[in-house]
Amino acid sequence: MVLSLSFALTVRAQDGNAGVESKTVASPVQMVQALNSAFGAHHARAVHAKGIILQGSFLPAASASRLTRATHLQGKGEAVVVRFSDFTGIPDIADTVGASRPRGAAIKFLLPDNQSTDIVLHSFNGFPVATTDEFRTLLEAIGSNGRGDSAPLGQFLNTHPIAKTFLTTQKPMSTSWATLSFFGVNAFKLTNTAGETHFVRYQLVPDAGEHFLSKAQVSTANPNYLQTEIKQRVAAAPIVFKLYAQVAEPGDVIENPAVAWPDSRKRVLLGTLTLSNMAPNTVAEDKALFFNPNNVHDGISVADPMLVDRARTYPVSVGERQ
Ligand code: HEM
Repeated sequence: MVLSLSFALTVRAQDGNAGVESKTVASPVQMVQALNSAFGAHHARAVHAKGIILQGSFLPAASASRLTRATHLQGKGEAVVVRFSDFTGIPDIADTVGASRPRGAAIKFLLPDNQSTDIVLHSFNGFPVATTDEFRTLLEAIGSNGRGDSAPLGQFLNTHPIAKTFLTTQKPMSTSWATLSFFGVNAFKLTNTAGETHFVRYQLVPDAGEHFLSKAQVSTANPNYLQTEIKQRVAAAPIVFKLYAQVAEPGDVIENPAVAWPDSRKRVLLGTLTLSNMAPNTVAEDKALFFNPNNVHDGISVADPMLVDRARTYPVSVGERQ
């Protein structure tokens, strides 16, 4: 199946906020500058620059309607575009270096009338910091470290143990983007047809299970092994993931992505994602493809203010790579 796609670059930064306000001091431009300070200005995605695009479909599960009336999570399903990525804004980062994790996965559900809705995840269950302003400070400290001044990063990590955990305890290198779980990290509020609401965080779990390379395998792996592997894998058989909503319980922190909710929280199956072929992966396609975690429709709204900041920052990066 080859889809002919035209990606509208419409910025929907205010969609789905439902009264959630951002008190962030840093502007979207300053956030992109901070990312550039950490990873260099490459006029690519300011982060998650190296990636690859696949196409497929999403089949909603009946259980999704218990949580949300969002149309893409009901009925017969939608075509999807998925971009897997490595961390950092370095477009040719080796898949084998530590900084290439967390890996990213971004899903665009293609809806009627040239509409879409997006989910953006990465492979760590949490974020290094609680707020966007703290993220800016961390990125600038990483930038200083790269220029030979390690003091700001040392000071930040000493006072932010969760950031230290994030930077030092990523999972091993997975054998594939298709053998890794991904986490949405920021909370959304879902509303069903009865008007009942739940706070959730998305999780994307591979049917193939999680599998990792040994240290010896990493030492001999090609710097682009993930790209080679995913092309071979999807040519042989569809790649399947399950999309879940992890449901918060009273008292769970909604506005702090640094704090993961316990694994004991209920997970509701939202549906099955099946990737059946590679997208064309032209330079033009990768430039135009724009995921916005705040691009949501009725039945889903933003609960964590970091999402408001993300939605305002991503378009700045999109502009810089055109
Ligand atoms: C304040 C917090 C954050 C900021 C400022 C930020 C910023 C950005 C920017 C500027 C981009 C590039 C967008 C583009 O050019 O298309 C991006 C992409 C991405 N971000 Fe974030 N981000 C934040 C939080 C997160 C979190 C919490 C996650 C994990 C769920 C995440 C996962 C990703 C992924 C996977 C991509 C790549 C999307 C793609 O493939 O196009 N980000 N981020």
